[in-house]
Amino acid sequence: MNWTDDHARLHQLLKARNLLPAESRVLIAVSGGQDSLCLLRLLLDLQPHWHWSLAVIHCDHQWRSDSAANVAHVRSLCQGWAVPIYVEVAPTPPKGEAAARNWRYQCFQEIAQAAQFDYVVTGHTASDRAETLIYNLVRGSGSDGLQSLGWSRGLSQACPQIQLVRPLLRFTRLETAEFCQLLKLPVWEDSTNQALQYARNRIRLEVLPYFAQHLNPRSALHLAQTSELLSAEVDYLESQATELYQQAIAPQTDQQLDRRPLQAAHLALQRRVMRQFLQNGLCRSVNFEQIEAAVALISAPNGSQTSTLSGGVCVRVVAPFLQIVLV
Ligand SMILES: Nc1ncnc2c1ncn2[C@@H]1O[C@H](COP(=O)(O)OP(=O)(O)OP(=O)(O)O)[C@@H](O)[C@H]1O
Repeated sequence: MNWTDDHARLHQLLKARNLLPAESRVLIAVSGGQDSLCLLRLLLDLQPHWHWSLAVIHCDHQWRSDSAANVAHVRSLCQGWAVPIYVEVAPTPPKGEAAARNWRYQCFQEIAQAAQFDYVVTGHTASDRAETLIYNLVRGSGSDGLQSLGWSRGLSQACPQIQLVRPLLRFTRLETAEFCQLLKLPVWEDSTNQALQYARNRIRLEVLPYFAQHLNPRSALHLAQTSELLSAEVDYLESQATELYQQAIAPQTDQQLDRRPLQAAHLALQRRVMRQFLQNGLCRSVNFEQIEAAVALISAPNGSQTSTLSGGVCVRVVAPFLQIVLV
């Protein structure tokens, strides 16, 4: 076997983070693309050290005319590498990326449950993390939208005991490509990956390469690290905000908030508490301007109010409270 630096890196990382404990049953999601193929080869090579039971799942969305050939390609690869494979075929092609993702994760869950896998792993890389960060930044999400793609989480609410793990988050797409080249792995080229009309593909094919070439060759890794740091910070801030919200919200109603505990709090917490207050009180998501307007009321004179929010209500100072009232 060809033991590379990448094998050593992943081995160390799995140990340090205890991502896939020895002897676990691990289901590897393989599209056939470079990232998941790299992941599959690495895990097969590390298997003798960890004694995992490994299997592959491949989902055929029936989107492209060559999707059956893609299935055959992954199937024959798995046969050659002596790893069991589950193939799921969509009864009707999912409409759009989000529907495809939902169906895919549903398949992961069904197979993992039925065949008693402890872990489902995907080939998401640092480049995916960087892309998600840029995508969410330009769409205007706050820091919460910037922290997606963590190392592991429960696969779904229905199946929290099965963990979804992303072991390749320290590898860039360039590195998985080099690994596949070095080991001559037969990567399946997905024709839709080249389609520039998809925003994510544009970031992948134009923005990140531009950053790497003109700003910093390690930019994808740095963006991914920022995303990881944000992830922990958002978790922490949100838990602090929830505590403060619980102190300030009136018992029995979610329409009235005591301003006093908020007045000494940091602006970062004030914003988060106010978002919780508005979202719970109005039962819908709120935007940056609405949160800012409500935050300004924390120290405003009695009787001040925001402009009318959708639903014909506003937030008004009825000292010492903030109240959601009909206009
Ligand atoms: N058709 C598929 N069958 C099995 N696994 C897949 C398939 N497509 C994607 N995956 C898994 O998901 C990982 C990420 O793939 P990709 O970046 O295309 O998906 P995404 O839609 O951007 O991410 P997400 O799955 O989080 O929504 C792949 O490395 C692979 O592990």
